[in-house]
Amino acid sequence: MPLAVRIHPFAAAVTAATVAAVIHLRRRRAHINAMGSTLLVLFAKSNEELKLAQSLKLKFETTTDALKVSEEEKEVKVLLGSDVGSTCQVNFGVGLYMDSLVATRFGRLLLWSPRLSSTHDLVSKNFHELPLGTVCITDIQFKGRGRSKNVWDSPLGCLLFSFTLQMEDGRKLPLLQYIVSLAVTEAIKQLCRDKGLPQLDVKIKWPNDLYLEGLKVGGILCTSSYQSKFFNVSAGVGLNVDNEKPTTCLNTVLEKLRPNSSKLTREEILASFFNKFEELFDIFLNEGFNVLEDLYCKTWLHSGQKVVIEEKIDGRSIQSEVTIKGLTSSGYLLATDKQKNSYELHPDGNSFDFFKGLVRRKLE
Ligand SMILES: O=C(O)CCCC[C@@H]1SC[C@@H]2NC(=O)N[C@@H]21
Repeated sequence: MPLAVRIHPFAAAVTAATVAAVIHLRRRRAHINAMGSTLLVLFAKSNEELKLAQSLKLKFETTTDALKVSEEEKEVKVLLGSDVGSTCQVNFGVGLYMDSLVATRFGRLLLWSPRLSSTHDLVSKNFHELPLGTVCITDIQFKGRGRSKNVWDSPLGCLLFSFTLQMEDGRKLPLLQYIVSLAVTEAIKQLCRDKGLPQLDVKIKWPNDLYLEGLKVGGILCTSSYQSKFFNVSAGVGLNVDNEKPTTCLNTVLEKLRPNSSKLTREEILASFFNKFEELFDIFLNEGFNVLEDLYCKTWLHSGQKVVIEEKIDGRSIQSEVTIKGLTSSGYLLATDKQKNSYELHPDGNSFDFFKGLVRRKLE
């Protein structure tokens, strides 16, 4: 039976105006997309950082090629958050994000775009232009990058961001991805506590995947280049917050644990991430990974996991079983066999699944 709905005349007027505005916006956005234009909006936490944002905008506007973008992003429009008018809608609650951010070095200058090829490409190509700790976030990526040149599916509802940092000690660099992973899992836990929500037990699958209830919900990508005694690092995170496809997402699991509870937002997770990351990164730099290893091993999926290693000895294939115990100082898997010999396990690079085709090196 059809439902009769009575609309208040004022509501009807508002609805008509809203519909017209939405149609106008959609047409305009469709026009922008058809022309291949890209919009980048700069936001800052403090007045000091706002000045940096203003000078960045000026530089990008006045110097040819100051902003390096992918081929697909030929026409780039850079705006300050305060310049955004009614023709463009920022689909990210910058106010909520900035209010929740207490980190003093990371995430305070934010570049938002409705659609980018890859936030990772944007920050790594412009590493030297962007103040350290700048974050780039987008709603959708059309050329998202995963590790080993994989494509990273980046639909709406995912938290997709990359940020910059510098490191001096090359021995610590391979371990940085673990700090980023841990900052994501700890940030989600903290947020669930703060909001009185059930705990989401997001786990780390070594080396850089995030799993929830046995399904992949995210991944970490860290790339670096070396210049003048520093490693310039671009760190990227993809996390499925709100889109049930292709696996599951944080909010679907929350809904299952407690129906009708409030949800996690990208804004809160991003701020909580930087708050945690700054804390963990400082511990990592000042005291080393050892101090965090316990927490890392409690958060990953592998303690006590048995792995079969296949080796060719004299042309014959020999299988042996080892047990994962933790990480070695260089960030690879530490394992022991039944005779209590210790090994470092390395991926052989041929398989998408890191746990297939592991190669072992005996440790003294
Ligand atoms: O392969 C992996 O598991 C890592 C995936 C990392 C994806 C994120 S999404 C935001 C940032 N931009 C990219 O293009 N990649 C990273």
